[in-house]
Amino acid sequence: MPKFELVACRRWVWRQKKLALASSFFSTATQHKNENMGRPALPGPPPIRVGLTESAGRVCYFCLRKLGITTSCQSQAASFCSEECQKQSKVFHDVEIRADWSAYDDYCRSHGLKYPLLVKRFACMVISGGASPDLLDILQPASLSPEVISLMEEDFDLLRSAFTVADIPNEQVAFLTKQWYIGILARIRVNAFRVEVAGGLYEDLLSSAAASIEAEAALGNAVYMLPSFYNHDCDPNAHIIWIENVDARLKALRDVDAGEELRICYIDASMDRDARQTLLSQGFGFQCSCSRCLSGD
Ligand SMILES: C[S@@+](CC[C@H](N)C(=O)[O-])C[C@H]1O[C@@H](n2cnc3c(N)ncnc32)[C@H](O)[C@@H]1O
Repeated sequence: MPKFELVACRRWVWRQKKLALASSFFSTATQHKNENMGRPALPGPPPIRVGLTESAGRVCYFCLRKLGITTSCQSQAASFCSEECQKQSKVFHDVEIRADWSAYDDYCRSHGLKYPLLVKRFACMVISGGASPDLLDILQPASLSPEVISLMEEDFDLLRSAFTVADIPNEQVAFLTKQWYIGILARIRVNAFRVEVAGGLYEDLLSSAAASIEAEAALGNAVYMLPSFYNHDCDPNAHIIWIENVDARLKALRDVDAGEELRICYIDASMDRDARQTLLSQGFGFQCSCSRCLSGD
């Protein structure tokens, strides 16, 4: 039997007015045992070992661009594709490296949480003076049930105590109240995009979009201020794609009339109406009223 090894890592990226986080990758290594049960070995193909190469899966800590073996700059366990990215990451990274994130990151990983890591990055930006605590207030928040809110208490406490233990002065973390934390998570939850950096031709990307959603192929998540205003439609006229990093492009899926609203699809549109409604309600906190849903399709 082949043996599979799973290796995963997450990295977080913040960018001016947009925040992106998380890359994950896995590799498989195959080990073939002699399964010929004492019979003479048959000539076969040469053995192939599939494993992690030095560059595989490594992405820039700032822009999520895939890293080559030689092109990266290294800084405090983070790799960057360029000096420019390293410089731009200072807005969160200089604060981030002052604290020990093991408890917070472990908690998020073990509970399958990705958005609190965006809040961490945002909090570091605010502490460093690179963002205002109310930067995301313009975005629409998801409505959260009391049960969901109570689940946020533990990660909030861990975030707060990481800054306290790191001796970040009280006045610099005064913004970091439970209410602020919950408000940011409520906004990130409904406005974050999955960054799916795909190889291949620009024209091929749309056809692979649904497949990558199904395969959970997201490289990370990001909040983009203006694109956060795109409403959802189960029969969208536009789609957001990423070619090689967190810089996104909007692609029209059909002719768009002057004055027609650009709408994207937040989920896999191939699901039936009930499944779409459930996902949008539970994941994003709204009942979809697009014309496809209203028609019962
Ligand atoms: C990412 S925001 C989109 C921009 C938002 N309409 C605004 O004004 O900021 C997502 C929110 O817009 C609303 N929304 C988007 N698409 C919708 C749809 N198809 N049906 C109902 N509400 C929708 C929901 O309130 C949802 O939580």
